[in-house]
Amino acid sequence: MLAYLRRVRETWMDYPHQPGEVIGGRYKVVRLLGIGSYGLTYLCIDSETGMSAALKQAKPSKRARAVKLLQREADILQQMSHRCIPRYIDWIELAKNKVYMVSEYIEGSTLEDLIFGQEQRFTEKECVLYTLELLGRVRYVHEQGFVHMDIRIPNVIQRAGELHLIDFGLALAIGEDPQEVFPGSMIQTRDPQRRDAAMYSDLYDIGHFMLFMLYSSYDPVPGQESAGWQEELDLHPETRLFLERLLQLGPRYEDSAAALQDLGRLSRVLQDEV
Ligand SMILES: Nc1ncnc2c1ncn2[C@@H]1O[C@H](COP(=O)(O)OP(=O)(O)OP(=O)(O)O)[C@@H](O)[C@H]1O
Repeated sequence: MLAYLRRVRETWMDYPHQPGEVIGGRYKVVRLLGIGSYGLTYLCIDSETGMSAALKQAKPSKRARAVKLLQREADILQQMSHRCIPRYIDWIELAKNKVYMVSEYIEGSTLEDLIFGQEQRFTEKECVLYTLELLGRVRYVHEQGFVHMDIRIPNVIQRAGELHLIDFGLALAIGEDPQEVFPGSMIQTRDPQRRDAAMYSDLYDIGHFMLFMLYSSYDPVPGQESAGWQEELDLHPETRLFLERLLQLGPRYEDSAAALQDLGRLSRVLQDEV
């Protein structure tokens, strides 16, 4: 019963702001974009500039922990300056555990929308080109001394033909101990290949990003049992090798610069083929 009452109370506490509400005297809520484990994100209009903005609220029921995590995210985002990473805009503190981070809103379609919503099919060449673009963004993050730790198709948005990387909520400084930052349960459920705050963790995620794109044009043969990607996908041998290294099935890349170089070469090989 106590657990039930706690859940009911959390639902009240985390009741989202409604469209039309103005936060911090400036940001008018258009709609709720999503509710994550530690935050609620809204699309807002900045009444001073008329521009749209993404406003992330620390989840009230998660109290100081959510505030601390949002502060970390804001600190990291402030250190990024790249046209394909949301620009940090503002920090609003209305009460002790009532805080918000404002960042640039990236209007477009996530790769998840493109693959599963719009059912777009990507060729191997396109997949390699998209991954090359994404890896360029990720390399920038690594050069700033951070790993993103959450590269997934819902966190990559295509806007005006360019891929943008969002959601730095799990980002860490390279070499930082994730256990000191996040609750143990958040770390233990991750694949061991992506647990450390190291570039290979992001590269492992990019391997899965590539698989999602490659499977968009895979048609299963009726009646055939499902198998692993190595059997199901008909790939250029170099694409296969590259994926194996990302997914740590072959010698893993320790540094994203080396992966970027190999992927650049692979894309040229594929372009020359036809
Ligand atoms: N800067 C942004 N521009 C556009 N959309 C954004 C931006 N930031 C977040 N979103 C969208 O808002 C929604 C919620 O994002 P958020 O990162 O808060 O939580 P989540 O990814 O759903 O949860 P979690 O990170 O806990 O798994 C997502 O659909 C995401 O695409």
